[in-house]
Amino acid sequence: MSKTVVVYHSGYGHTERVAQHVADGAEAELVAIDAEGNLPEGGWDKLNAADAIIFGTPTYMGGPSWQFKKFADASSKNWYGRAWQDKVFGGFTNSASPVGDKGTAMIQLQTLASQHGGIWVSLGMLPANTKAATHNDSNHLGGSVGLLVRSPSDAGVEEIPQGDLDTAKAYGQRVARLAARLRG
Ligand SMILES: Cc1cc2nc3c(=O)[nH]c(=O)nc-3n(C[C@H](O)[C@H](O)[C@H](O)COP(=O)(O)O)c2cc1C
Repeated sequence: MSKTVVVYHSGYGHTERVAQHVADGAEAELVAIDAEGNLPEGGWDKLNAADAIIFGTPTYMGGPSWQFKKFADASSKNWYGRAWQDKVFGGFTNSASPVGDKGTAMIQLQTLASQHGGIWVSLGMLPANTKAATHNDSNHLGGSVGLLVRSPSDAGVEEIPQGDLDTAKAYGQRVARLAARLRG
């Protein structure tokens, strides 16, 4: 059994709900980055002990939130010691617009994992992009690098499209499954 940690920031709860679904699929522990960009007590130890780390952030102004970026910069201490070398990594981002520059935020998560010498897990799912596709279909946003989620700007936390939540759970399962395979 591999150990997976989902480390995420959420300003208003939407990304947190996504994180819960990813963690559900991965049977992972959640570590929340707080409003000041800090981890809770023991958070860094949990990340260091994990086989797989999944990053999560809302897309704010076309990139990760500043709180997530503070966490990313703070991880340079781990980078110096190669503490996360060869771990498995995944990532997700959530924003209001169907596109909304989620892709640039996602690439920053993938780059962060690569800086740490990690093994990145793609979404691994076909897009639902026919005329008949709806928000209830998995991967209706057509992600490939990682998990993309849309929370319309007037949607409450409970109104995140079911297709996105199903995709989140499936992606969590995929990251954990591949981490377990690599662990041997
Ligand atoms: C400061 C700020 C910047 C935002 N920038 C974007 C953006 O670039 N693209 C987009 O689609 N949505 C953007 N949004 C909308 C959020 O991504 C969206 O509301 C998301 O669900 C918030 O997640 P959270 O509740 O976890 O904070 C922005 C919201 C805020 C508060």
